Amino acid sequence: MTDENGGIVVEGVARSFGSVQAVNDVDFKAPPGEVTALIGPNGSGKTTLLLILASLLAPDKGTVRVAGFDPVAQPGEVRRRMGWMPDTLGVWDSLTASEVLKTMGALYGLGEADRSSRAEDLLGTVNLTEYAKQPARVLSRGQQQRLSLARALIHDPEVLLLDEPASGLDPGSRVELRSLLRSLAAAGKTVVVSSHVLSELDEIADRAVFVSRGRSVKSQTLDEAGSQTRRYYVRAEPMSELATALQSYGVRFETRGDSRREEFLIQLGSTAEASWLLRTLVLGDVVITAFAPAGGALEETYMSLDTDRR
Ligand SMILES: Nc1ncnc2c1ncn2[C@@H]1O[C@H](COP(=O)(O)OP(=O)(O)OP(=O)(O)O)[C@@H](O)[C@H]1O
Repeated sequence: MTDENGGIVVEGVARSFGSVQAVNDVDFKAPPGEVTALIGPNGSGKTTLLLILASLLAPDKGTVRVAGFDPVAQPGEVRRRMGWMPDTLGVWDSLTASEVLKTMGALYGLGEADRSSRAEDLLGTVNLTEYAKQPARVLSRGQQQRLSLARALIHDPEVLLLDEPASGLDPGSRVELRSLLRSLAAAGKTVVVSSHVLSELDEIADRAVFVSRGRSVKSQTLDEAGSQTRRYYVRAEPMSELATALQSYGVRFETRGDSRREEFLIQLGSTAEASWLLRTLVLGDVVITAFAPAGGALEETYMSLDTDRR
């Protein structure tokens, strides 16, 4: 799926604000046709990096290519091909939701008929048709997030940069966001999503780039994340029988929880190993009441990395 001229390529990028080194040394690739997650704790440099990709901030050093163009030297080429959803929607006070989209369409050079039909379609896509004539400023936080997403899509960009797109969305809207992003990737778009809500990224992303203190510390595909060692929690009735069984199979465990809801945490190398253990326990007459991964695949990687907040 990689395309020499498409997607995003970032090499050795750094940017500081006075004495704060917001982005220190970041390398990553986001190929077309895939959703790439940018993951890191608060203050790790995700927004700064997205602003650089969106041509809104110049890096102090390093090279960046967005859809084959350099955001510093060719910002116009980048902006034509890139849709940007910031972490909060800045709205023009007097415009309705529909006018926000049409105005943005006009700024991107769409003709009047095109921008009206595109605005109407996109309001439908993000379930805001009934709010088309409402001033954008009165929309709820989640509705504004959806309008912001529609605004990023108005010119049918080939690259999408989304900063915390799920923040403020209710569970139903999150599911819809997930399926929209998957369908954009399936249509060949390059999608980059920043977030620290890891559970939803497992379902959205094809690959992840982990950032810590302004550095890209790891990059992995979801397949790689899913096949690594993973923690599972197990509960049984009584727990003492589970303990005896695990000891007899040589499986080490940690006890978690309290006497009301005690569970064992175990580490297994693969889903095949997890299936084997579950089957063996059940066939051995241990009454298993819960057996599940302790966290998502990306969360496992995140927890294993030396990432810290600032
Ligand atoms: N304009 C600025 N002036 C000074 N410092 C800044 C500026 N923008 C960002 N920073 C600092 O750079 C670091 C990275 O910030 P950034 O917003 O990129 O992090 P983030 O990963 O997006 O965080 P979050 O997950 O909390 O949104 C932080 O320490 C922040 O305080």
